[in-house]
Amino acid sequence: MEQFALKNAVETVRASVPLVHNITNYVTVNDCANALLACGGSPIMSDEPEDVIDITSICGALAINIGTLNKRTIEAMFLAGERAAELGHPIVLDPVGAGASRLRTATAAELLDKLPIAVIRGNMSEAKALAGGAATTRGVDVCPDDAVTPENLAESAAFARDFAKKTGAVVAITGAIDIVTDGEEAYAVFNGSPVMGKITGAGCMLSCLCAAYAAANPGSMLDATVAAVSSMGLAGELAEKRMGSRDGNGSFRTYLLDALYRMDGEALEAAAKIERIER
Ligand SMILES: Nc1ncnc2c1ncn2[C@@H]1O[C@H](COP(=O)(O)OP(=O)(O)OP(=O)(O)O)[C@@H](O)[C@H]1O
Ligand SMILES: Cc1ncsc1CCO
Repeated sequence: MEQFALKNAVETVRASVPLVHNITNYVTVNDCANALLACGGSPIMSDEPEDVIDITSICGALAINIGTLNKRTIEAMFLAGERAAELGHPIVLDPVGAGASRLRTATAAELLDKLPIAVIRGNMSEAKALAGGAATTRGVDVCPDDAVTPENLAESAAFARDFAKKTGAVVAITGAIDIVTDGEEAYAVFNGSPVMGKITGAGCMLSCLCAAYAAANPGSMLDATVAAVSSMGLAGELAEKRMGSRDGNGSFRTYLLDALYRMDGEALEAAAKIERIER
């Protein structure tokens, strides 16, 4: 990853203000909208089948999040996805809770099969469930046994590369260590804060950021995704540093948004902890 690409990616989002269509869950929808505004994008939420084709047509990217899927929103996901594909808009899939239920796993798999998904952003349990491995997802959170650690990083990256190759998507598997790969190149991103796991929606917000970065930086989905992932990680670090002795996850959530809003490309280049993972 060229260092200049990070600053450029951050600034391109602010300069182009990509409109992102979100079909997402009702738990973190407001955080997602605010995260998109904070990074310089513009959100629109729409999940009514009769509405989504028009809405996605005026956007630059589509973010599909299956966190609280239902039959109506599943129909909307496919309708919007087909239209986004016709228009060449990048589609980001957040397979929230894949592996936790049959409907989630099957829906995420069908979305991957039928739509040209550009970026898959999820935790390792969700990725394993989708790749056809053991379904160990603990609800919407990663199963501790699946977490990426320094010890299993090489093995985890090999899995992520295979998954990316199989799907044709850039895969971002997040957690304490994030892995981003297009099936060839793979990077580990070490930015982040454990407090991010103590709020709901850090992953959902990151998936929206991936969509904004992909829309604004269409030349390389890999670079765009690495930039989105590292900026979210750095925002988490800055938010944690700002926490006072009486602050908890409520303040952290606000500080995280503030840090995304204040994200500076040069500061990101200086603080990003990105390592190329050799085969
Ligand atoms: N223990 C941790 N240390 C550092 N960063 C973390 C940690 N856990 C999560 N993160 C960061 O939080 C963000 C979201 O990743 P995570 O894997 O928690 O998503 P998720 O499980 O899909 O979240 P959610 O379902 O709550 O939206 C990423 O930027 C990741 O780097
Ligand atoms: C808690 C929760 N349940 C369904 S979606 C969601 C938001 C985080 O993934």
